[in-house]
Amino acid sequence: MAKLDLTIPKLKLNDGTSIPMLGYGTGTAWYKTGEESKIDQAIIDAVKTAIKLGYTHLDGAEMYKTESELGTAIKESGVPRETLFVTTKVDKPNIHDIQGAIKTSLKKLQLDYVDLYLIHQPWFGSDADIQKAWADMEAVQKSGLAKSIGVSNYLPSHLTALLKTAKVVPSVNQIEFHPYLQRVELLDFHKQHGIATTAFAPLTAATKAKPGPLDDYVGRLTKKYAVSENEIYLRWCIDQDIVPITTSSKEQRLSDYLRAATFKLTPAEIKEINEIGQQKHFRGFWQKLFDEKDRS
Ligand SMILES: NC(=O)C1=CN([C@@H]2O[C@H](COP(=O)(O)OP(=O)(O)OC[C@H]3O[C@@H](n4cnc5c(N)ncnc54)[C@H](O)[C@@H]3O)[C@@H](O)[C@H]2O)C=CC1
Ligand SMILES: O=CCc1c[nH]c2ccccc12
Repeated sequence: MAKLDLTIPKLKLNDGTSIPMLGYGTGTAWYKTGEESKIDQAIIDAVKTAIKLGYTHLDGAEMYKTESELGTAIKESGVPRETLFVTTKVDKPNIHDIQGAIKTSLKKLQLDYVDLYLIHQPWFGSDADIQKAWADMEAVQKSGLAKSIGVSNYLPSHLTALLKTAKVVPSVNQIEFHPYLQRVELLDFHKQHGIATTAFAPLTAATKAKPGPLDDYVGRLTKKYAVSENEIYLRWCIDQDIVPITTSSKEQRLSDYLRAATFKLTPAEIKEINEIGQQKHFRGFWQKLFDEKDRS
């Protein structure tokens, strides 16, 4: 399949680095439930396909058990390391040994550094634990093993605790974000503190949360821009300076997603999606940790 001739925009982070504004995820579709040591060639092939198509931002996590496949795909892609933006994440089981965790991740990834290292979720202890873990992340950045450091799934309360003792403001908070989960209060907090938002599950309104109130309006936009609903939802993120992280095992779909770089929504269209989207609430991940009515 021919590579589309397009440029994925980049967003500047608060530490001066830049993140490509469309990520390819190695969780969800690829998440391994079995033995991590059993290498899955389908994952390697899928990541290589994504890189071949033009994806440079690759999202991993120790939790997904797919770091070895991600590393092999990067190596076999033949693409220079410095042209890629690689993220991985540390989770609760290793939260008290972040130095050890990143070294293990880097070994699996066959890399000397990651571009972005995240704490996967905040539900691992007290405010003091959140502050200690962040100090350990700062040490990782200082040692050069991660260019940028950030968090994932943090709420304003967790960020407030972290910032009380932080020397470095997180560059990124990776959160579930789509028109049916707009996180208004959290996004305001991010803006106030210069934290970039990356969005997982950006296609929820076109996939898991269908049918929904946006179907008709977004259907009309697909005709105007000659793209599919997926690309409208990816562009809706990009046009709000939010970095969507998607995935697929299908080459055609991955190629189609890249059309999100070929058009822009108007401010009125973004406003309309925001307003219609607020008619429905849907959370696809980490639900047990939120109150049913909590939209934060
Ligand atoms: N930090 C965190 O807690 C989390 C991070 N993530 C990251 O984000 C990445 C993307 O997350 P997703 O929820 O998968 O993102 P997403 O909302 O972009 O959904 C992608 C999925 O939608 C499917 N899809 C696309 N079009 C479809 C259609 N027309 N019909 C049916 N299915 C369709 C794709 O095949 C793929 O499986 C993950 O791989 C992971 O890297 C995901 C969840 C949690
Ligand atoms: O990063 C994603 C974490 C996550 C939370 N719930 C699920 C279910 C399936 C794959 C990944 C995840």
